Amino acid sequence: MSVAFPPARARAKGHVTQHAIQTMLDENNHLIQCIMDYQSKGKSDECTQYQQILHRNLVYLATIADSNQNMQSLLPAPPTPNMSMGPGGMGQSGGHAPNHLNDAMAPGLPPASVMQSQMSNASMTHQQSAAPHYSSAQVGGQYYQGQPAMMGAGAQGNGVMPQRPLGSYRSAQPGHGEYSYQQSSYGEQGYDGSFGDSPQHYYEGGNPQCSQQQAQYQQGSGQQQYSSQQGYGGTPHGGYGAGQAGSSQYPQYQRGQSGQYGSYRPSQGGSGAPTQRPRAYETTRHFVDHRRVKLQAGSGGKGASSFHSEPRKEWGGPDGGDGGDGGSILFRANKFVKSLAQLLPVYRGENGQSGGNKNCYGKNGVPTCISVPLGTVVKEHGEIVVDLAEHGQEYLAVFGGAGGKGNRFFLSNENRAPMTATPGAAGQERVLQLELRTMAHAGLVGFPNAGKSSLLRAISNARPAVAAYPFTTLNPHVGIVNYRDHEQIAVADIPGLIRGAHLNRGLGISFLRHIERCPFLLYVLDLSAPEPWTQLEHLRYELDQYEPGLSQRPRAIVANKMDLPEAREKVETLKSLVSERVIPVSALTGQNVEELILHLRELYDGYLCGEGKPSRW
Ligand SMILES: Nc1nc2c(ncn2[C@@H]2O[C@H](COP(=O)(O)OP(=O)(O)OP(=O)(O)O)[C@@H](O)[C@H]2O)c(=O)[nH]1
Ligand SMILES: [Mg+2]
Repeated sequence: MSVAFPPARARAKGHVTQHAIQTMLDENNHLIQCIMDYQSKGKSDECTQYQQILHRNLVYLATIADSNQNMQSLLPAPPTPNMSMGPGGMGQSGGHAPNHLNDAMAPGLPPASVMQSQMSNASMTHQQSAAPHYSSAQVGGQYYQGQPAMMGAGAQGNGVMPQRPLGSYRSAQPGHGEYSYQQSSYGEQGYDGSFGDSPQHYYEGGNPQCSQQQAQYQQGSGQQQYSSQQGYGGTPHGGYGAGQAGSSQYPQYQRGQSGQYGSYRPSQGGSGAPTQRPRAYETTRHFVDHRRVKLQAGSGGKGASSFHSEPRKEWGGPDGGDGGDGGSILFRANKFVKSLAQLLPVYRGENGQSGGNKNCYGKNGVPTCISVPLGTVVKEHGEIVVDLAEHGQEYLAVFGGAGGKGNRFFLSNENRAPMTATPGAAGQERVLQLELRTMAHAGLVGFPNAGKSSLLRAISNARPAVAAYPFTTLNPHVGIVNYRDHEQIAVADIPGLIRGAHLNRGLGISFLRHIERCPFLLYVLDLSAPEPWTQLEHLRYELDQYEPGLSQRPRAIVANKMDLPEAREKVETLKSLVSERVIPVSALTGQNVEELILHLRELYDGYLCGEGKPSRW
């Protein structure tokens, strides 16, 4: 089968053209056929990989459709009846393509229908094989649960993808191209747990599940209460999409590593289309902040049973050596590792070698060292076992089995010719949960669209995505505020919270673990919202639901969007209603940001003096 991809450059950020969309539609068709093909051959691994690629493409297409009011003009011309299905030449000859796939490619259908059909196909192919491929049926179920809803919305009406009622897609964010799944958006991050470098932030947009949630949230705009500048409009129990279980939404992406798509290579020459591998796929990485790993330490090698033998020495005695010890497995905190994405679900330690004759001892298994980011908490059965918060800190999780004894060991005065040799002991086995808790000094907490990311951009060198729609930020970002005396304060921007987040509305509160270690909080309020102080109440409530007392950490209230006239009217009311310090700023214009930076330093100095230090830092 021949699969052709556009050159990497053509898919880079920039203009969304008809050609780009058509190319992606073609590519999706190829992917669907590949998936069908591999399903029929029972190659589940390849299926999973292709499904992930397809899923990303679909999320991307949905996002473009969603953000372009003028979608019809972007869509490619309807295919003619004789249209070939793309450079791979699958078209009607695709023997494995099912009927619905052919429907999707049916001549005469507008391309929007093709997009939607692809989505339906993808949804189906995802669902077909989700359970066997992912680590638990529950995880698979959760992940795919929302898919048909999203796709269903796309299939309504006149065949155009659902429109987000907001402006153009991330237009205010030149650093993040429209191809949010591409290398530019997933690039390595500079967050350093020691806060040594200034431009530090986690990477953006890498979580397809969150993207799915976002799309799910944003579709069905009829019930939505968000608008571009209003922030949260206050419907607590409707329109936020089905809640997703925060704690287990990532494991299915453990394959998001470079080089995983090795088999996604054209196997035949095909129609002479370009055959290079899509680089964007190879370099994709996801932000993963929790993982479940099974560790099996190496077994000890068995002892040997042998007797010395040489000419003219008839009774040389036993000379069987001991087996080597099995390799242990340990975790080591490494400040250069940024997420748990590179962790495997299962680790097996190296076995010790067996002993040999002539008193040769077996070699010990080499210990396996797993590098994890700073701030990784290791848990077993929900209990915290260790908190790896310092660079180089190690935790020996499982011990390798002891090597067996050779028969030389059993030599005694009573038994001059022991035949006994023992096998090595089995290595220890454990299942551990790893959780990453971002380490920052201050946490930005606010409703979606409150301007948290804009604020982080204004006070630090971090460059999280900013856009006029809710849940732009899907992963935590950390930025560093530098002071003249070289002091550095780390500020974490976490995804927006909404009312009911503790019930998993919106993106849930799973991201709150990232501010658990923050000694102080900055509540960011959108003062252009009708009643910004209610946002504050809701935020406090959600924080306390996550961890009682969390909302009471040393804090300040950042009244954002002060450049808007409606905001200026409300700031005095806000000040009269709350006891905390209110800092009016405009992240957009930079107005009064200095006061915020100075107050941040005051909070930090107070923290250094020991005030309000969280229990776990
Ligand atoms: N007028 C005005 N607009 C702002 C200001 N700060 C942010 N915005 C706009 O508000 C919108 C949302 O900003 P973001 O920084 O993405 O908001 P966020 O809180 O990070 O949103 P999520 O990531 O979705 O939680 C964008 O369109 C910004 O341009 C401000 O001070 N004044
Ligand atoms: Mg944001």
